[in-house]
Amino acid sequence: MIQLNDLAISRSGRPIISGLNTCLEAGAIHVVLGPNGTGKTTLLRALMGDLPLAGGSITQGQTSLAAGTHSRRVLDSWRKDFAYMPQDCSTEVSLSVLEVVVLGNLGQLGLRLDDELLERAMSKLSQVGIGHLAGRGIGSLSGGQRQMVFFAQVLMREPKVMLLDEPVSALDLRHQVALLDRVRSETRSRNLVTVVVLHDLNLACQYADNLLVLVDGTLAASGHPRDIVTAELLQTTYGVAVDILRDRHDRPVVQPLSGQALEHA
Ligand SMILES: Nc1ncnc2c1ncn2[C@@H]1O[C@H](COP(=O)(O)OP(=O)(O)OP(=O)(O)O)[C@@H](O)[C@H]1O
Repeated sequence: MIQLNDLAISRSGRPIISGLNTCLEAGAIHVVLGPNGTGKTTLLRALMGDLPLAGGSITQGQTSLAAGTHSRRVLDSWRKDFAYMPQDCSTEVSLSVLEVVVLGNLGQLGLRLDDELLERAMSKLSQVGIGHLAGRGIGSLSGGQRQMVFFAQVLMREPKVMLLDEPVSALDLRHQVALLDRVRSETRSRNLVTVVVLHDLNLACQYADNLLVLVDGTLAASGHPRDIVTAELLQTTYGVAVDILRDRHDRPVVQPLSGQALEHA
């Protein structure tokens, strides 16, 4: 479990996130939703210990991050448990796909690579359905293929906390479902704290155990999609009129009403 207490984060002296209080339970998928520029990536990077806190704290087990406490030793130990998949998976490095996945094990890599490590990396690629790409240069792949490679790298870390920033933005429907199904099974079977940023409201409603709706760096709503997703919430959040239907599990299905995007303030 990760506890956020009155979390505040600033960038270049400007407050981006403020007064954020929530609890991220293990074994559950927490989906962060919200308009562009509202602080979703900032939140993930702060969870990772990658940005200094302006106020409040983040607590995991016996360890807390707070403003001014980012010593190298605390951060190194904090990050051991985390795997982070960035929003932008573009890369210029001249590495093969297999090498990129092996790097997920960075921190435990010795001077020599052994067969067990390479087999594990191959198996992660196969689990994501891209074993056939292992020998290709990462730079030669399509955007969607690269996204799957970086997801395999996350699996390779075998983290306790999985942070995924728009992990399906470049994927077709089959691969979106396959990746998010895998996120769900890993989260359940390994009791991970999983935080996923998504823009697709229907995937968010389908996969979230807990939705965090972030607007201007504050929590506008949180809870199970079934309980919190209303036409009013989405209209206030996005300035778009929507209809809400229900799927067979009573989860919300969001239908935007075209021609009804409202002027943003
Ligand atoms: N290095 C930086 N310096 C100053 N401001 C920054 C910096 N990085 C991000 N910001 C600002 O912080 C705010 C939040 O950015 P963030 O990337 O967290 O948004 P987001 O919700 O992930 O957006 P998107 O949905 O577009 O990816 C934005 O207004 C952005 O311009």
